[in-house]
Amino acid sequence: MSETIFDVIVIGAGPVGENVADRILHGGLTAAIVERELVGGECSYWACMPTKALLRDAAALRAARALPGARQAITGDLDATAVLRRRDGFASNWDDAGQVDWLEGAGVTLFRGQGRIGGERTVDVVGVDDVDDVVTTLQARHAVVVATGSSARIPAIPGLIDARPWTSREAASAHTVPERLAIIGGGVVGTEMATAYTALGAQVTLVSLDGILPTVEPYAAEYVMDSLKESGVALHPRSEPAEVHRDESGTVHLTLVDGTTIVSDEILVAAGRTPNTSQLGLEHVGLTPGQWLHVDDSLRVVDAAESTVGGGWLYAAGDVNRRALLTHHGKYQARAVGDLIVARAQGTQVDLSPWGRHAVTADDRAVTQVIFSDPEVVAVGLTLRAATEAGLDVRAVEHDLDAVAGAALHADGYHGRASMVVDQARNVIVGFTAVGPDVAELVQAAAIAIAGEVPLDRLWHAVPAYPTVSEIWLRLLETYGREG
Ligand SMILES: Cc1cc2nc3c(=O)[nH]c(=O)nc-3n(C[C@H](O)[C@H](O)[C@H](O)COP(=O)(O)OP(=O)(O)OC[C@H]3O[C@@H](n4cnc5c(N)ncnc54)[C@H](O)[C@@H]3O)c2cc1C
Ligand SMILES: NC(=O)c1ccc[n+]([C@@H]2O[C@H](COP(=O)([O-])OP(=O)(O)OC[C@H]3O[C@@H](n4cnc5c(N)ncnc54)[C@H](O)[C@@H]3O)[C@@H](O)[C@H]2O)c1
Repeated sequence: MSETIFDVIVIGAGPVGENVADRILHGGLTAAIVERELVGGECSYWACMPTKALLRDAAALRAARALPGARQAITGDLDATAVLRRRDGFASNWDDAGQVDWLEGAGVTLFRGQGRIGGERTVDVVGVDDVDDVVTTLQARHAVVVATGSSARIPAIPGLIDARPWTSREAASAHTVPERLAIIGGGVVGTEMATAYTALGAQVTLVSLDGILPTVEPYAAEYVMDSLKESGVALHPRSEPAEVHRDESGTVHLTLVDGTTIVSDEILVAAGRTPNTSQLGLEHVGLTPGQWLHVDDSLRVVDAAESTVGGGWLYAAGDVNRRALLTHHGKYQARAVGDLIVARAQGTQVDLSPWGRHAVTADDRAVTQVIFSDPEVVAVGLTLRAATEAGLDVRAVEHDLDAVAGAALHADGYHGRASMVVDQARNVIVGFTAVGPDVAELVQAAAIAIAGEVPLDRLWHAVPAYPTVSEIWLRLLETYGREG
């Protein structure tokens, strides 16, 4: 009979669960992981990787078109079939054998099935289709970590479910490009998929309650909105869907509250996420199934009264705790919580001080995100609005990227902008945003400046190389001004 008692049991083998288990093994403990679908999770097969693969060819083509010599060499249109085929490779053809090899090579024991908390330190592995079929019962000596991620939220719009909408999963894995695609939601998924499918040849209409990319600096969202319009996307940025209907011929009719009707071949719902907690046995630890898991600063699950659930053996990391729905932040949490569980098990020192080894301070102060729209958006830390709402005494400066030598060299007609938000009391940057072609790689300099809390006086000594787009850092410092 196979082993059923482990130091740590992880539920969910997405990027976060895999990394938790890896850290546990590194610390000399044993770990089992329970996965109900594919090892690698949403990110590998239906989110980050395949969607970025859908966007990459069009970005390369745009870059070539922005240079007269390279433009001459372009002899045809984007080959959508080739893009989809390359995407298939980045989704490993929806086969997780490679990731299973990695997991087993690392020494983690994999259980296939749905993980359900059965009681204290207990996880039942149940059938995916038949939750009453308990295949195995596992016991954890030290901790159970929930890393079950999230799924697309389907808003309660009359007729929507019956219209068989696409979620991000179908958009990421489609094998044909619909002629007409309607999108509900102007967040990151809606915006990236509008960019991708327009480039792949679809006529895209996007409907959003609160504009495009509502969480980034408003000027950056405007650049993206203008570009979407220019590339032919029909935008309804402050509109509410009233009802949806798919007729007998398969055509979808989306009616807005203002009476407008949008006709399409597919409809993509990109209206946020819902936690994968409805089948998790949360009722056995006094929590309500279907809810996001609240955690304390060591990622232990807490109830509404902020009391530790079950005495402290239950942790949650990644999307499911809603701290930052991004793979790299989930993996950051995984490293912290994996090492913390090892430290607690071995009685060594736990460091939860800000920026300490086991803390997840960057989730609060230095979230890094790249949005692969056209143009790209980099957002690190706080926007001006968020910093002000947090009570900080801040001043923000903005500067065009167009006139930066490296940007002008990069592409003819380069059009972009960047900004930084400075905490005046501490003289450090708390937020950085950039929008423009190929700005993605600016993200890490901003992450280092913000997480490192580098004083502005010292940032003047981080000399950007000429002629690169990074010279925007110098322009922003000059715009802010130098005291003394
Ligand atoms: C379209 C799209 C594009 C994205 N692009 C990016 C990007 O470019 N960069 C980025 O950083 N982030 C991106 N994200 C976000 C990213 O996908 C998530 O933040 C990340 O996948 C979260 O990882 P996770 O391990 O917490 O959850 P998931 O990746 O969702 O993995 C959770 C795993 O748990 C399993 N599971 C769930 N319940 C159970 C159960 N009861 N028992 C057993 N197994 C269970 C699931 O099957 C899944 O394999 C994107 C998201 C979407 C939707
Ligand atoms: N490049 C990346 O880093 C990347 C890419 C894709 C997704 N993600 C992550 O995935 C998460 C989910 O993305 P998302 O875009 O689904 O969610 P989101 O929360 O970012 O945006 C959802 C949008 O849909 C709108 N909306 C909600 N209900 C609506 C309705 N009934 N009608 C019209 N509009 C409606 C909301 O107002 C919001 O603007 C994000 O938190 C993001 O961090 C990251």
